Amino acid sequence: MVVLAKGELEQIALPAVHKTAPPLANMPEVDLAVAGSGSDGRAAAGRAVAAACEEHGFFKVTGHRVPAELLARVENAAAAFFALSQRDKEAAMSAATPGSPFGYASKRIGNNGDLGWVEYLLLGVTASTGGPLSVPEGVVPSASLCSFRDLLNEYTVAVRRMTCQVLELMAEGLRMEDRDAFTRLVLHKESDSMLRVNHYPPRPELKLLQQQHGGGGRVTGFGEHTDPQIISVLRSNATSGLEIALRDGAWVSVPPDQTSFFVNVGDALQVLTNGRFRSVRHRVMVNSVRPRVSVIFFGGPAPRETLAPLRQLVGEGGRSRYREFTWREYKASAYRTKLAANRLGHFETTS
Ligand SMILES: C=C1C[C@]23C[C@@]1(O)CC[C@H]2[C@@]12CC[C@H](O)[C@@](C)(C(=O)O1)[C@H]2[C@@H]3C(=O)O
Ligand SMILES: O=C(O)CCC(=O)C(=O)O
Ligand SMILES: [Fe+2]
Repeated sequence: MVVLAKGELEQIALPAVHKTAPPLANMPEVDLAVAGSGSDGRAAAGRAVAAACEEHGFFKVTGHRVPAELLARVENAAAAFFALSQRDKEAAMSAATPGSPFGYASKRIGNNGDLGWVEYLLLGVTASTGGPLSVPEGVVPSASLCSFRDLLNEYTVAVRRMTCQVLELMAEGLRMEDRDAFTRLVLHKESDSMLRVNHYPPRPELKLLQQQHGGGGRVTGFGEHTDPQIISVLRSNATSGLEIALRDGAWVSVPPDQTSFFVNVGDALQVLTNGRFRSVRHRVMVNSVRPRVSVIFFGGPAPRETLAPLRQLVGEGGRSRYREFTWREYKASAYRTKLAANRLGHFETTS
């Protein structure tokens, strides 16, 4: 249960003027089974991925071969974890390094005063500790939580593999000479990747508020933001809530699909593509009836990686829209900002 102190709900509830967002029309979709079926299928999938990243910075992935049974096990284990008492959840992750964003938390998102109707686990992912996840072994107190950790490891391995297929298609769609340019960053042994498990408990009283205020009374689960990393790959249960902002600033909802993944372009990929791919602004609204559980893999570069628009994508005589910076520098700057900030603003070059 997410428990709120007096006054906190007002900060999370959006003003009543916010209308329910209409569903995204013509959801861009890429079928990895077709992409893997030969060079024509691959080229077409690459073009579709690039078009979706340019228009929305967002698309759905089907045909991914991550077993449905693994997805169901992760969803059930996450639900079981969040059903634990507040004390057990906090104890389960209490050994996370103090001051680091990792561990269990509820309502507070980041360190800059953002609140949401959400509780979550945020875990570091690294290839250098042998396993894909760097959650310290001693953190989890019971046998069942140890198996949750193992399960998240298994999930991360499968999703990272699929993420790399998607990143290769992006490079293909951009007609890059170096098709591994993006994958290399995420597969680097020091890649700063993360896994986040979010739980948005339902708010049954919203139904009543909606009736009284005629469409108002929406509660923010996770406020609007862009993801700082290269790519985010999300899977949720069958509960709605995710919304993305279109180019014209209009918000649309993403119909849930528990059999598929959704891909977000992150800030770092917007930089690498010199703004050709769009880091998508998104948010999550709370459902009045059903809990939403989502699991997101954030693929990030190594801290010392230098990021700048790729020469091939700037073109001869073209202008680089972003100055060069390291991921460490960008992340430190991003983590000092509020959730809704335009984090790339500081790194833009002036024309
Ligand atoms: C308010 C914040 C939370 C966040 C760090 C930040 O200062 C700004 C970026 C936020 C975000 C969004 C995407 C991911 O969920 C996240 C883990 C990330 O890398 O950047 C969160 C950060 C967080 O929850 O700590
Ligand atoms: O929980 C979701 O569906 C999306 C959350 C999100 O955008 C994030 O954790 O960065
Ligand atoms: Fe996000």
